[in-house]
Amino acid sequence: LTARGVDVRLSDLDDSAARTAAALGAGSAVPPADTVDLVIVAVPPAHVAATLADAMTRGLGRGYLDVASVKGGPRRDLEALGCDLSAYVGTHPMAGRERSGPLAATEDLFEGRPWVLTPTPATDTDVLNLALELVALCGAVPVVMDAEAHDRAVALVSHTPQLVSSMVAARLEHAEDSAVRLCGQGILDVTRIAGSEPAMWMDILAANPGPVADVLADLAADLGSTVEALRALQSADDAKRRDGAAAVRDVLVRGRAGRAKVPGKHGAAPKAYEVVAVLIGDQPGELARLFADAGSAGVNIEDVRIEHSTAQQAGLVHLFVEPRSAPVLAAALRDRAWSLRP
Ligand SMILES: NC(=O)C1=CN([C@@H]2O[C@H](COP(=O)(O)OP(=O)(O)OC[C@H]3O[C@@H](n4cnc5c(N)ncnc54)[C@H](O)[C@@H]3O)[C@@H](O)[C@H]2O)C=CC1
Ligand SMILES: O=C(O)C(=O)Cc1ccc(O)cc1
Repeated sequence: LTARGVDVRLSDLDDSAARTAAALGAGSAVPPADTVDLVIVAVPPAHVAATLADAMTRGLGRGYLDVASVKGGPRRDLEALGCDLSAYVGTHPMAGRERSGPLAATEDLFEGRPWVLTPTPATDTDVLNLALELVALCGAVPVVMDAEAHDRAVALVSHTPQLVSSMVAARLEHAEDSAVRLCGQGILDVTRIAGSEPAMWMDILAANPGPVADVLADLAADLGSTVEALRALQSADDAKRRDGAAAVRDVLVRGRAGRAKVPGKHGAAPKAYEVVAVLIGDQPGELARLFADAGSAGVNIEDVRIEHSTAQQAGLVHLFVEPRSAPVLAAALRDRAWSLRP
């Protein structure tokens, strides 16, 4: 926001957090002299309503919003506190990091990400417009939703996946080193968010327990039937083995269908790209050279993924390109002596 010329004033229960954010260029820790346009509350969900109510009582702003990961609870708490909801709009930027605190902040965090707004008929149009201006200034994409629908949606796409990632990663805690050494891209993908801060996620889960429990119960049913199906695969009875195989395949097929619904680049429908895999040395400038060679071949890299080898100083770079560009890119890279992998 400061980079876009907005005068930002920072305040935090922990003074050092506000000062650190100010030192990083996020704004000034000096309180504003006058009423501000918009008060943005970014505190743990359980403290959102009290913090907003306090700011409203002090008349700090023309409009008020919060960015909490859960929307129903804070709204109900505000109502219970008797606050005037016309100057408030609930919001939730769908972007985050595994780490929190000002040092984990990045200026482009919200770029291109959905930012949910949960106005009600009571919300002032001026306040909604201020919120929309904020979303635009952050380069995010506004999505208007009902608060309860939002909470069910994030239970499905964010909160339950966090728990499942943690549960898969928890299996590794006491695993033998010889097993852990075999970790590849699959487990890296599934457990990346398990590295998140437990305190932040406890705050979020405690604010959305019902919808998360509902999704987890469906998942538990799939888990239960898959365990049974795998046991059946060990049976001496042919029919049982067949049923077991059908049930395991069913979960894999349904998973593939669900995965195909995950939006692709820029939120567009997922697209089938072809992959050109290139082995590169772990040294400065290799990636830049590879991208430049793809550029000179006139090929647009749609997406990129790097698999780091645990055994050698090398990385396998997967370049995702339009199917018709794949042979062009492969030929151009071979010409320039890159080592391509099937
Ligand atoms: N980190 C993430 O990935 C995302 C977080 N959110 C939401 O943003 C909000 C903030 O989360 P983070 O920035 O990650 O947490 P954080 O822990 O980095 O920051 C929260 C800050 O709030 C301060 N604080 C706590 N109680 C306060 C109070 N009563 N008054 C004033 N300050 C208070 C803390 O000192 C801390 O500096 C939460 O509601 C979270 O659900 C939303 C989207 C993504
Ligand atoms: O879950 C995700 O998709 C993330 O990228 C991380 C995240 C965590 C908390 C939020 O409120 C929003 C996003």
